[in-house]
Amino acid sequence: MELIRTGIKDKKRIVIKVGTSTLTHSTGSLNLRIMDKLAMVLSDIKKNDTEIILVTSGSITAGVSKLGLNERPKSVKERQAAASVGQCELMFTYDKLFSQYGQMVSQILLTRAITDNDLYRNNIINTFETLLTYGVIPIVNENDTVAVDELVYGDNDTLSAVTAKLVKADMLIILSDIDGFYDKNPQLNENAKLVPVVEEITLEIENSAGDSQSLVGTGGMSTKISAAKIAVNAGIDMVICNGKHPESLYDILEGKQVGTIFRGKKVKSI
Ligand SMILES: Nc1ncnc2c1ncn2[C@@H]1O[C@H](COP(=O)(O)OP(=O)(O)O)[C@@H](O)[C@H]1O
Ligand SMILES: N[C@@H](CCC(=O)OP(=O)(O)O)C(=O)O
Repeated sequence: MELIRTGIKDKKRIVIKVGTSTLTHSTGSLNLRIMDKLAMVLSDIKKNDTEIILVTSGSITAGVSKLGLNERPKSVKERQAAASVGQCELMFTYDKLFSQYGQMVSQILLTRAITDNDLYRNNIINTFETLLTYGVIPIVNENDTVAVDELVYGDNDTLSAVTAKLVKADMLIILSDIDGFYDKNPQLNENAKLVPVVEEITLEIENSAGDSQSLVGTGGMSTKISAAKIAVNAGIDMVICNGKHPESLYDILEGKQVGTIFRGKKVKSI
């Protein structure tokens, strides 16, 4: 993989985003089998001289399940309360699973207010760099408990692209409940075809990206295309693939065709 960060040749740096529909059963409980496999694969890739940052969704759904609520909260305060409980459950589970593979993790909760502010943004970048130097896998989510209105990203696809840009990642990989981007929503159109490579994000592509069909997904494909625009404009390749098979991350890093790749624009190094 060609490093695009300026300066001396560093390790490869990958941001991986995993959505709620991948991390949870239809019951809302965390899918421990997938999380364990993800922890193993990411820990193993990390040991092969690659820096990893994980952006995770799932806190709201995990909180709803743990609180025994019978539906996703409608009010902001109830959603924030569920996120607060669920984030704790999510990080406890990640910490336990990654520890099995000798991998330390940390938590970084972001809001748009933080990443839009120069001072806070630089502070966050320094924290990421320090954690990566320590050999930690930072685990990022939106700070749903406090992020409201204009402070909120609202979807982790966008947050993961902003994170990849902040840390000058070489690649952003989005793990979802679908094999990639299709020319139309495959869950609504049986003749939809997977698009393996996107060299340019056209209006036609944006119009083909529809909403989520799952009860827990937030952004659908439209937020993934928005994320792809942020990533490719920063010179970062972005891949969308199915999170059911975390081991496909090995194939992606070996340059094999998996899911859909959105090619990063060549960014002139300064
Ligand atoms: N053109 C498209 N190609 C693939 N999936 C699409 C498309 N348009 C809409 N979708 C929907 O987007 C969903 C993935 O987004 P989402 O449900 O938010 O998952 P996640 O929780 O991983 O973010 C797919 O399951 C599919 O139903
Ligand atoms: N911050 C929210 C994630 C919102 C979100 O983007 O979810 P998803 O569409 O499943 O990636 C949570 O942890 O539930």
